[in-house]
Amino acid sequence: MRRAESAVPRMWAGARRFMLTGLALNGIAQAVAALACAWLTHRFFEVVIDHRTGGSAMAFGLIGAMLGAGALLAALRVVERVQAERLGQDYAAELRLALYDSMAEQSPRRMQARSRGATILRFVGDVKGIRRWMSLGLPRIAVGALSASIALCVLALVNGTMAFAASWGFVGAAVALALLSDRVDPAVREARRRQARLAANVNDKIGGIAVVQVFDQVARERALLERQGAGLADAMVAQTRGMALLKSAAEFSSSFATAGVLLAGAIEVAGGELKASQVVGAITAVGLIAPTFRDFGQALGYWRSARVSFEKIAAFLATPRLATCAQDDDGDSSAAPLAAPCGAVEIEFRGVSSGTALRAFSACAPAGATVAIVGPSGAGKSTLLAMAARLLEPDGGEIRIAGAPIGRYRLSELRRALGVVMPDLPLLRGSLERNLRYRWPGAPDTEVARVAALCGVDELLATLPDGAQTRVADAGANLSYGQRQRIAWARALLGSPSVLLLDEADANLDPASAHGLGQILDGFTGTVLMVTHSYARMMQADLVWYVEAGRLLESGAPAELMGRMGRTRRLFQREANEAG
Ligand SMILES: Nc1ncnc2c1ncn2[C@@H]1O[C@H](COP(=O)(O)OP(=O)(O)OP(=O)(O)O)[C@@H](O)[C@H]1O
Repeated sequence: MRRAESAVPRMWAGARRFMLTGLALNGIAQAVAALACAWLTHRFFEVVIDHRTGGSAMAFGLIGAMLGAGALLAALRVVERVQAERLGQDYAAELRLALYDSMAEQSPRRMQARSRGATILRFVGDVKGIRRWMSLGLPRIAVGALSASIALCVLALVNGTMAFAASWGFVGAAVALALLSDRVDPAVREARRRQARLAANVNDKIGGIAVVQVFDQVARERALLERQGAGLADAMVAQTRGMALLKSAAEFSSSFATAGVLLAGAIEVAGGELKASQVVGAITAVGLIAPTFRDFGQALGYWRSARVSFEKIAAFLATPRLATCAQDDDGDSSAAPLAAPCGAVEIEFRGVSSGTALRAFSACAPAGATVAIVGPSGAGKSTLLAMAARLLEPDGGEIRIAGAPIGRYRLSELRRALGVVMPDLPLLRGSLERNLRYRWPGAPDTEVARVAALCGVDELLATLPDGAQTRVADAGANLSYGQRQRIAWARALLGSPSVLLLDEADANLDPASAHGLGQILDGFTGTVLMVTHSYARMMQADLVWYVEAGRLLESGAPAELMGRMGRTRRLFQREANEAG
């Protein structure tokens, strides 16, 4: 049961509609200010040319008014920039949340299959590309088109020939941009592809620099980075060339608008149709509008880049997600609430399949039982646990908890009932206390102290100068493996979950800690599914499932399975002999 993927958030929704209206009003105001400038220039020339009495006072007044209109235009452009940035940032924030929501609902295995560098690129590079289009590209086009249209309309009222000449310049620019813009696409895509490769490589090396060092591959990896860097540089230059071409085409074509107005104006003045002052006014208006139009080229470049980002983000959001809320085919929306803390529930797998990792796996863990899942590497043991934790959806079959299909529980309710320790669940950055309380931030101090004492974390805290406030690095890298494991245990046990899912949970523990873990399991009243390679841990269980090639091949009490010459006994023969 998978939740339908969600689409890219709508651009013009909620507050952004008002922001765009604000920008449109700004565009109108800019056109009015530009026209005011033009009219004042025209009047100034009239006054100066006519040498009227009192003309100099009026000329100074007009100059003051021109400066005022110019300042207003400049102020409107500042406001436009701020409005536009707000618009872009608002959408970028929504995009990031949509990406996060999608990631949080995807199966971790699907996420692991992706390059982490490419995922970071979605969050950073693609969101930035779209924000740039929203805040620098689109508003420029909207405001520019609006103010240019209004200015041209007014110009047409003054003189049709000049307006016609100016329009040709702008139309020419639009046609040139439309013809050129398709040529930019391949360059943008290539640059993006190379960026993703480089990001994936760098991310891989950040996590695995020790591997590079240990196996003495520093020079080889450096050469690879150099090759990727050179490829990216070529691709970025090609992309910039395309963008610059768009910008120059817009500049070149729009300068024709000014030239056209000048030419048409000169003809009209010569024919006695217009005064020179009117032509000067028209030139001023076109001169004030032309820069906006010149920006169209750059804006179009932003759009081409954003379009690729939209495609990448849409593909990410289209990844199938795990269901987050309960629903089934009958429309029944929920099973009975899961057992209260410390309660025990039955967990049953009915013919569960997952690719080749699990094949029609059926077994039942009775409420309160501790089940040891054993078998050779790659048998499907971890896959089984991942399914019980709903980190993976089965391809077929059904998992039932407390008698109800797992899908009928709300995911949050199910996760509250589960305590999970798996190698894939590292500690997170932040304080040690944050990690301890991660599953229940508001847990009472007594509960935190209980699990800390139970898992030996209190001894660890006593040795750290900053105690619970000690900073934990990415994945707990500044702590020993055993220390991390103990904190992971305490994190899982906080709030006494009904079910414990443990994947090699005693890996990296010293003998004393491993013994402590045995005591924790003995005192735990809920149901436990634990993947283990430890003979002692297996012998502590109530029930053993022997899994091989995705199938349950043996099941029974540990003593019973070790008492006959089956697969479980063969797997643990040596340890059993050593244990006597
Ligand atoms: N993250 C993953 N993405 C895709 N396939 C995976 C992933 N993890 C495991 N598999 C595949 O699933 C199959 C079962 O792996 P699983 O991890 O469940 O085995 P396991 O019994 O837990 O092995 P081990 O004891 O070595 O941990 C393997 O063939 C493996 O290739």
